[in-house]
Amino acid sequence: MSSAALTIRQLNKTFRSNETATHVLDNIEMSVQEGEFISIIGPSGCGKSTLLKIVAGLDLEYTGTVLLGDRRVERPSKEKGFIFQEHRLFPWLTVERNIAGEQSLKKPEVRRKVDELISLVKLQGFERSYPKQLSGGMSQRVAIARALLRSPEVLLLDEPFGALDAFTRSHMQEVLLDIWRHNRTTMLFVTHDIDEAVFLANRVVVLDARPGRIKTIIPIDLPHPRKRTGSSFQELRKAVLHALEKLEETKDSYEI
Ligand SMILES: Nc1ncnc2c1ncn2[C@@H]1O[C@H](COP(=O)(O)OP(=O)(O)OP(=O)(O)O)[C@@H](O)[C@H]1O
Repeated sequence: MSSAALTIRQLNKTFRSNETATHVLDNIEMSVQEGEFISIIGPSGCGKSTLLKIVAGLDLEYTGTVLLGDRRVERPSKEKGFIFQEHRLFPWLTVERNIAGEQSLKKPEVRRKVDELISLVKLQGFERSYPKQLSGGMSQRVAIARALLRSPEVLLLDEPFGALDAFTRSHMQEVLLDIWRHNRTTMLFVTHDIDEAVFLANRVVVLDARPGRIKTIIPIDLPHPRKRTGSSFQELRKAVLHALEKLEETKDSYEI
């Protein structure tokens, strides 16, 4: 890890309508190194999705600085992959065509890259399947492969496994870590799940609510593969929980 992949300085965001102004993000300062895996956790409505959309270039109405490498984020671009909670695949396209997007599978380099990604997300044999023939976890793997085809510098994931059952979810976390180990793509991962946040990340960013500000950043210095039952894991889990419990109005939202 050397240079900053992402720099956020004095980021403030206020949603304005005719009568109201809602200050959602307050003076966010964060620097993410290349190849880091950052989990972002915080109470509902604290601004996690808003922060991700700003980094993605989907929302430009803010004050402050957001840099990808040394370039200002001014629009969505292929350097920033975005994965939503729902997979947003095209139902009329096969798995491989969903991944290829606007690129032609007739081009050998596209074919090779798509095949590599299908193998990386463990979907061999499903290249010609349609989204309706896939489970939720498989569909999310297609969405991740689609984002990775463009070799993004940073992958932004907004509760990507939130709609999956517990078993599939933990499998998807393993798949994502495999991808991260293989590609070393910088990851910004929004979740409500403390276990998931600790299991995946190098650092867990805990956001406070109304307005959203960084409450604390907890480094997760655990080697991979991680064991959720290990005492160090449990200690870090407690540290995140403790930070969340200190936040007003969140005491009932998280269980030990
Ligand atoms: N387009 C919008 N116009 C006005 N207010 C908005 C808009 N989008 C989001 N907000 C408000 O901004 C705040 C943060 O929303 P955001 O979706 O970023 O929170 P979140 O932390 O991702 O929430 P959750 O965990 O429930 O998904 C909320 O109070 C929300 O009502």
